[in-house]
Amino acid sequence: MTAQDAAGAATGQRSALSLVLRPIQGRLVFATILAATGTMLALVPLAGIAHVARLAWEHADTPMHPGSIFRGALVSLLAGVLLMLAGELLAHMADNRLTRDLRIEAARRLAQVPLGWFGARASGEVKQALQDDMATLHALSAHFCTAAGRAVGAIAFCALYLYASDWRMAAIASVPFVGFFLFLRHAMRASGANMQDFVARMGRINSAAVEFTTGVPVLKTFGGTRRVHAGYTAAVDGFAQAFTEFTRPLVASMAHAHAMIAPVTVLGVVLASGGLFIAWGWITPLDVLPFALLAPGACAPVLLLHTLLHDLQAAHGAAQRVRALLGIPLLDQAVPDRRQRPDGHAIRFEDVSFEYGTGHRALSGISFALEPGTVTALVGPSGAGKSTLARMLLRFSDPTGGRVLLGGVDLRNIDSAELYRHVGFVLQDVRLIRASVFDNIALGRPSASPQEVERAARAAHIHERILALPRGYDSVVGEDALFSGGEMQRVSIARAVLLDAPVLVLDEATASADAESEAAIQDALSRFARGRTVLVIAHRLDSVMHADRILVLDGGEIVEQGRHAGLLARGGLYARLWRQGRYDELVASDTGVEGSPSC
Ligand SMILES: Nc1ncnc2c1ncn2[C@@H]1O[C@H](COP(=O)(O)OP(=O)(O)OP(=O)(O)O)[C@@H](O)[C@H]1O
Repeated sequence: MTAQDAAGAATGQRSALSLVLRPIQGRLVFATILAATGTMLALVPLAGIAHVARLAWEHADTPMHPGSIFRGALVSLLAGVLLMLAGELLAHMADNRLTRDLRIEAARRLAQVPLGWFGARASGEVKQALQDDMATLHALSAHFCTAAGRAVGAIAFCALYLYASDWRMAAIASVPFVGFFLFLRHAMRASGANMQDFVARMGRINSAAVEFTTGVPVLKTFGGTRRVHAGYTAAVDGFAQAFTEFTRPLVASMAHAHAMIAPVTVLGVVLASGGLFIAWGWITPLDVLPFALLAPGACAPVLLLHTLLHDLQAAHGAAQRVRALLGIPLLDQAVPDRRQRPDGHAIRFEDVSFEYGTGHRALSGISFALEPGTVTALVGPSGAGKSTLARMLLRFSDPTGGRVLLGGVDLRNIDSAELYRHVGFVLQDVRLIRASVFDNIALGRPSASPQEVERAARAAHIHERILALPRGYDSVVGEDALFSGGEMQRVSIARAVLLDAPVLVLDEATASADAESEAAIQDALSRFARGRTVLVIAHRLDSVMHADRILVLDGGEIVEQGRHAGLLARGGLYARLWRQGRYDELVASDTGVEGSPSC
């Protein structure tokens, strides 16, 4: 990273943080001022003690009436504590509003992002931003400003009072603090030189850990455990080495820095210089008292400021991630006056093309219609664009060219709730939420009655399995409801059955099922698909050979379409895929298509 990049990144970080905090900025500034003023007032009694001591010394022979000084000190202390409390309260109220607003905004945003955004990467991002980063921002808005205010107030009070008392003593008492900053700067510079290597090695250890954990089953199967283990060990050793190089110059300088502002060091400097000044006749022993009382007390606030600045860096990162979450590009929402209700549920793709953000064109010139009550199958080699095409119907993303119509209306002009009332889906990567089995099935229709949910579960052949769970339908997924891949598929079929949408998108519906589960899934789907408009993706051609229409995709384009027999006779890509899959033999031995959803 060049210096310019670094400066740019720093500016970006700063603006992300100030943008996140902007709605409560005024209140935070006020809370900081309250905390700083409160701290200064709370320190007044210490100055009062020095003042009373001076009076007692200077007027030793006359009786003293320090009552008004004590009363003043007490009032000041109470006022200080009250101001600090008010600052804390204000900061916490502001924080409460900020985190509430951010969470609601994030939830609103997530409800509008394309479904295609929710991949494995995205769920990690959401968790990081909604939980960890929100906690960091809470710490910043609720605690950082008031803590910084208290620290600055204490340092300012000590500096002002001591410089006003005797600038020469104050200047000498400041020497350890100047030394602290010099050692700190040296430590930062020394570690900064090794920082890039440290970060790079840390990244390497993370990748090696992911490779190690995710690759273990595969590598065990193929006997490569030793190699991946060696890779992980090398990354760990590399990190340990970089850590040593990073911390060695840091540790010595930081130890010196902390020693400089240990209260005993500051007190020692105050007493030694005070003794010298007294010996030279510059000051009296009483003049040393405020320095002995206040100067060591400034050490803790200085250290606190240092720690707070460190925390601020973590908050910069958190603010950037939260801003990124709130800035995910949305699908166009149906503008209320353009919003239309579909007339029926015929589907038409008109010259649809689609490019992923990477610039990779996954679909081009796709035009076809799904007539109500028919089954259309999408087949083609891996990477042909089948999933991309099918998911376009669910608005995982919008086409970059052309349009998709439901009941004569562009999907972009249909409210998403209305769309999912018409189009149901059972996809390959089934996602169940950590809630009861009942809630998982009723996800799209929370008002469904227990009888309706049970009927859907029976239709999906999962009812008996649910009853066998410790708490039946109340069992919680991931706790006492641990489903196999095939069972999860059946729960998602029950979901779709309950929604009763007239159009159904099926993607690799039996991908994660064992043989017994697959039969149950096929049976459930074939009953459910009857009479509906179905768009099914299948890798196994024999499972869709009875479809009303088969679209053959290759390189993002429809290269052939028709019924099974016609496509075979044509001798093109479909016929080649059929031959390569030896489906003739499979069909002959009757292991293929019985009960297929598409038939
Ligand atoms: N999120 C993505 N970002 C970028 N490119 C993608 C993404 N998802 C898919 N692609 C690319 O788009 C093309 C079509 O992918 P798609 O998953 O639709 O094909 P498919 O026919 O369903 O493949 P398969 O049968 O292997 O599932 C492929 O080249 C793929 O690499």
